[in-house]
Amino acid sequence: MIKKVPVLVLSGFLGSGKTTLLQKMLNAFVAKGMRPAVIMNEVGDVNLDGQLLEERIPMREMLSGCICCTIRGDLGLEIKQLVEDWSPDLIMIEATGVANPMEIFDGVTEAALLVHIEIKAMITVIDAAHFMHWHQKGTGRTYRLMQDQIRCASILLINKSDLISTAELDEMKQRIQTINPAAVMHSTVYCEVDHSLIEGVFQAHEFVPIVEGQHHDEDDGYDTCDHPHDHDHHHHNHHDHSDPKHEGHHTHSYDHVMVYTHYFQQPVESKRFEQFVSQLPDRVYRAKGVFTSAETGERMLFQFAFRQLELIRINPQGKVHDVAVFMGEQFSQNELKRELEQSITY
Ligand SMILES: Nc1nc2c(ncn2[C@@H]2O[C@H](COP(=O)(O)OP(=O)(O)OP(=O)(O)O)[C@@H](O)[C@H]2O)c(=O)[nH]1
Repeated sequence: MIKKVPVLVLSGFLGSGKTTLLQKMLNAFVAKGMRPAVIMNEVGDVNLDGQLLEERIPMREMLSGCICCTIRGDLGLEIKQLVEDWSPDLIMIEATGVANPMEIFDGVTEAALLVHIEIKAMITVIDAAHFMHWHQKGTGRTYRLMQDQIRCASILLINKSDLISTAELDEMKQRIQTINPAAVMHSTVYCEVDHSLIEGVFQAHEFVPIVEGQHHDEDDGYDTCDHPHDHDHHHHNHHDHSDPKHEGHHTHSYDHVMVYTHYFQQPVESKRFEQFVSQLPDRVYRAKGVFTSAETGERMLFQFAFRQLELIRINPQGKVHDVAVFMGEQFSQNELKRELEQSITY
């Protein structure tokens, strides 16, 4: 019998901690003598997260689109290439933060027609503070997408639990359990997971999402684990690779999320940049980038996720531009560009 390569899918909203988890899991696999490979998908046209991975890990990037929709057809070929070139023991796919999880699942099952793979787990990472913010509002497409990402998971990490109170964490656990009672749930800080979780993944059967319940919140046409404005619910079966309902699907589950990419023309004063970031509108959920510090000449990687900024000194692998990517909902790209230029140019 031909051995299938196990695939783990990392899902979760923008900035929740997917790359943090990816790094930790890769280290754990390598320490066990395994050969993992990675597919990283970004909605923007730059992959900065790849800078955080060790060079020896085989990685293919899929940029400027989402594997759940616009570039879904390429996923099979990318996986096939990885398997042929590297014969990995497992493949980890980091989805974009705005990917519709059920569509990713479909994308991977389509890829299984080309290459022998099986999904072992869909791990959704939740930014506890960001989820609480939307949970308290109780509405919005971002909240619905977060719920869908929770609903379709086999393993749930309530990450960034350092940023919420114990009472909030308890409330969150209850809420999440009602959304997805079947998943295994862990609360984490910097995605620090028990090794049993990693081992358990390989003992698991092939993963098939169970999506029985639909969300009961007031709706704006966004359906459970499906794309906006499609009210045709479907139950998935991984053996049915040719569900006619899926033919020609071009879903845009992230079409409410905007991406603005800014190329820096000159070094940036870190302090002024920090101030600029602290004043970003609430609708900018996520920003990341690389710039050259005007003070020290060093290259800095910055990460901004739901109001928190992190700056890390880096030594880029290969040629990396000074660039920043901003993601969010309904913000003015022109205004952002103008403010960015005004606040960091001197
Ligand atoms: N305070 C806190 N910060 C965290 C935690 N986990 C991750 N972070 C930070 O959150 C930011 C985003 O983390 P990533 O792992 O890049 O998130 P991501 O889901 O890969 O982001 P995208 O791929 O852009 O959607 C980084 O600055 C992390 O260091 C945590 O448990 N607590």
